[in-house]
Amino acid sequence: MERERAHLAGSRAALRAMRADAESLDISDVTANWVNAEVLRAQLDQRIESLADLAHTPLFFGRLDYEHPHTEADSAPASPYAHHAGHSFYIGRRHVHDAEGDPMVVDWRAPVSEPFYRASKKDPQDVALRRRFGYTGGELTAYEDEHLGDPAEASQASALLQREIEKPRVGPMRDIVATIQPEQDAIVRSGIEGTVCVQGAPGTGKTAVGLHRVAYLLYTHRERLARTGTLVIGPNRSFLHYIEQVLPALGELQVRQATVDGLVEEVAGRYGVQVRGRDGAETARLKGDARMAQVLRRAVRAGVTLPAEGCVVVRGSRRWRIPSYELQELVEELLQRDMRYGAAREALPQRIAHAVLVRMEQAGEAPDDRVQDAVARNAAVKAVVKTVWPAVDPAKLVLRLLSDPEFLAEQADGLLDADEQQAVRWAKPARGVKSATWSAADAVLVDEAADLVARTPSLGHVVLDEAQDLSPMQYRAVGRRCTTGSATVLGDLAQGTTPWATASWQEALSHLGKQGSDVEELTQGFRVPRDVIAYASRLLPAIAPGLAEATSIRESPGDFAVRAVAAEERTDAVLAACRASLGREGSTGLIVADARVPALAAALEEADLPHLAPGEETSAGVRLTLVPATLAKGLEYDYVVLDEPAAIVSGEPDARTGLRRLYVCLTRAVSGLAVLHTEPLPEALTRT
Ligand SMILES: Nc1ncnc2c1ncn2[C@@H]1O[C@H](COP(=O)(O)OP(=O)(O)OP(=O)(O)O)[C@@H](O)[C@H]1O
Repeated sequence: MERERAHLAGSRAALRAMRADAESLDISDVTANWVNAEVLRAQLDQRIESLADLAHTPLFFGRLDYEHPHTEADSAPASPYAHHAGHSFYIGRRHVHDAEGDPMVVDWRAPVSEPFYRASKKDPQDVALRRRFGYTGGELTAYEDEHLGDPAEASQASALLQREIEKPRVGPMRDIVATIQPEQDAIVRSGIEGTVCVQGAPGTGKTAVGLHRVAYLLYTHRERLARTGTLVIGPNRSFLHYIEQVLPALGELQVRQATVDGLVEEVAGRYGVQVRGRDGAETARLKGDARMAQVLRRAVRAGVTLPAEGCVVVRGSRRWRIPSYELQELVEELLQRDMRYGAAREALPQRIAHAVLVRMEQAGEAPDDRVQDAVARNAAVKAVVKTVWPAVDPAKLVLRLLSDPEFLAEQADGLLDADEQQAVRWAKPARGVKSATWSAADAVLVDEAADLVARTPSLGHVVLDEAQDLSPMQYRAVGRRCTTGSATVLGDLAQGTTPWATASWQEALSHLGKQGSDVEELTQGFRVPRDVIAYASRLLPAIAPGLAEATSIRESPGDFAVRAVAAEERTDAVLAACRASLGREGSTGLIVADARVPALAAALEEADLPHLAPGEETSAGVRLTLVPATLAKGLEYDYVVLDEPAAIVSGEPDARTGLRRLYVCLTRAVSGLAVLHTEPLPEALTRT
């Protein structure tokens, strides 16, 4: 222990020296101008920030002793003469080296760290000793050894791991670098080229795995991703708030986080669209149907006409005439090519100019590229393009589609029947983009139309969390943001709470444009106590037949109670249950049907129980959060008080969605769950 503490002290000193080095760098000599200087300064500041020694995050959490010498960048044994090769490595959140450049701590993402997560007695991967460290308030207080090369040593579950998993939860989500499990690590470290889809029951670590995968990819492909960018997509703002500190804690400050709605509204907003309206469930489902992509594809091209007349270009004393049939051929050829509408519109004048140039050459002239450009900009050519291939504004196009029955009927012919067309159309036709009542699903249509006109830039990697809830059109919107990159798709079919939630991952992947990607399954649950997950799983046959029940690797069975209370006592019973939970360590979430939020917020206030909204940070003073059922997804609390399951179910447009919402709410608890009800419980829950 003395030696390990000395190594910790030494590593801290080395980190301080690295920071001091970075701070003292004088960049005035190497930067030619102030723009370069600013860029370099910002990078340096970021490096200095990333080198901070945070007292409460241990610098290393594990150690590997190899049988043979290794280097940091390689998991295979190195030649004994390799520079910086060693037998023993400390694994931590970031790399730290001493004055000679020898590693004091290696990054958990380095190849040499991998066996810390993966090696086993069966497959020791050249590891003789794996040591896990335990900390209490920043102090190194314990360690645990496994001698992987010693077949006589009995395998036993790690007490430190168990302690980490059962630790009370306060505040936002934490990283899990010290305790990533082998099946999780396999996903975290899978290659950047491929898209991975993960189906996992509640609490199996999908979100955690997705975030650690981003950190891993950034480490392994830093330059490429710095150019192309990475993005994490979550279901709503409170969820993003809840996870926003995980990546910075892992040293990654540059990852963008957004919701699908946020992404498409940003694009639609450029065309003047502001989302203010809401669609009914059936309308939203139809607008999210993949057939809408075909309708839009037709609609974008609907304005293209075949020229009836030829085009005459006058240059100097000469006139060049391209006959209408030749123009028609050019237009038809462009229509057949798989080109963006806008790109084709830019290509058309060049094609016409080319036809003119051919004629000039035939007449003995020797025109060059500049002449072609000039002809392409000629007023006669521009006039042809304007009429045969008119500019398309995505928002105006969607507006017309949703307002003009005849236009919609033409574009949707054979795709949507008359009833469907009527459901899709706005009840009141809109006059203009600014005054129209756009819904979130409409904004997705505008995003699709915008992409048909001009290609959406693609990122290097996109993590899509709670992916089961997206409509086919939303999958397409995400897919076009990673056409040249890859994706990590995370979700649980049983937690799909939109009327259009996906029924199969293969289908979702095909809408994303990533068909045939691997689908992995995580079944080991880290959050929900055994009794609670067993209770919630009673709903599975009704909400997702065929999905396996999650296990729970928590040893404590958890506090679990279901109590019927009389109507007049219900609010008091809820308040009492909250007080009881607040008497314990950690956070409490009071989850209620959305419609019950105002009443309970008032009751909490009257009872002097201060509370937060979901995603807001708990503090020592306020550990109670009032959670509307529709925002519970992805979040967790030590203790959950669940008010009136029947109201949560009936708050949704259909029974299956209601039961799925309930399943989400029942699986938020880490240490205890109290269910209080006045109305009868949904039948699916009372079946044993
Ligand atoms: N290997 C691990 N070690 C310690 N804690 C873990 C591990 N994996 C997951 N956890 C913890 O378990 C909890 C649930 O993880 P997470 O939220 O990622 O699950 P999820 O599968 O996304 O759940 P949901 O489906 O409910 O959204 C989190 O507190 C997470 O930190």
